[in-house]
Amino acid sequence: MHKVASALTIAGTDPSGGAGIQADLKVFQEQEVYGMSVITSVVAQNTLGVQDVQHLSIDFIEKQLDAVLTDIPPQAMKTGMIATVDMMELIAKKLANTNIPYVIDPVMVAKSGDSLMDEKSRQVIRNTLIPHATVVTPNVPEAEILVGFEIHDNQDAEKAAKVIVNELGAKAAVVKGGHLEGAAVDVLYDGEDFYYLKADRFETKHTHGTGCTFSAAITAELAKGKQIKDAVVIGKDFITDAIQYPLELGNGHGPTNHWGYRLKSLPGQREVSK
Ligand SMILES: Nc1ncnc2c1ncn2[C@@H]1O[C@H](COP(=O)(O)OP(=O)(O)O)[C@@H](O)[C@H]1O
Ligand SMILES: Cc1ncc(COP(=O)(O)O)c(N)n1
Repeated sequence: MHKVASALTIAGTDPSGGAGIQADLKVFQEQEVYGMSVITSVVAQNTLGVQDVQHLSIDFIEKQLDAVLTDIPPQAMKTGMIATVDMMELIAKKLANTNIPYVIDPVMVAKSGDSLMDEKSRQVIRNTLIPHATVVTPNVPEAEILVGFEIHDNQDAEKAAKVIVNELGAKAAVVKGGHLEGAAVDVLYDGEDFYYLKADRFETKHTHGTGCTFSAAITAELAKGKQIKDAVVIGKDFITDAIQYPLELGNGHGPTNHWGYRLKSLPGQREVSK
């Protein structure tokens, strides 16, 4: 018998395959975790932008959640695009009955600038979902909305990660530096220590789905039983390789390369410092 850990993603779709549910499932597969998915919103989008969105009903999302949770309980889960307050409340209710690592990628806006979460939900996510999180992985604009102050450098990112943990109640937070200048530095705070995860910044327009890919890789590692810091370090390696070796697909911001991690040279190649 071949035993594998399983992971669940709850998110919106990307028919062009670079972000959302599709990206998450590819990453789970790459990281040798059995992937499952609950769809919250069906999104007509591609590398150029979002053309339209249809939200599924709360009742139907709940049926999907129950179908998975009562049959194949995952060892870890993540949420991505959760567009409305009702969806958040439903997921929070289900989470009250589970005790598995939970990664939140608080997706608010697509790379194209299109909104993926309504205004009210941007505030409500703080006290519905974040208190349940094992790791929250906001980019700079998302972290600014969560904490209510501007982030210009790594010191600000440290402050924001600390607020997300100490005040909003997550176990750990990684404030991603993709939107800042210079090297691609992400700041992890696990309630005790800060870690700087540093990678070269690559000149590329192929960054569609970077946040989804990073958080899915972290989720996969947590499902396999890794500690938070180790899971985030592997996630950073995974996303860095996925950005470094682009696939050159699409006419806009192309997808990252989910096989990139196979092309990497050595594990732990990226700089991690306290
Ligand atoms: N050009 C780049 N080169 C290398 N790493 C990058 C680049 N852009 C983003 N990253 C990394 O990709 C991950 C996702 O980052 P970010 O772009 O901040 O998030 P999001 O996709 O949610 O907007 C982070 O680990 C970040 O440091
Ligand atoms: C369904 C869905 N979820 C998330 C994103 C964000 O993608 P990115 O990681 O590029 O910010 C997206 N474009 N679509």
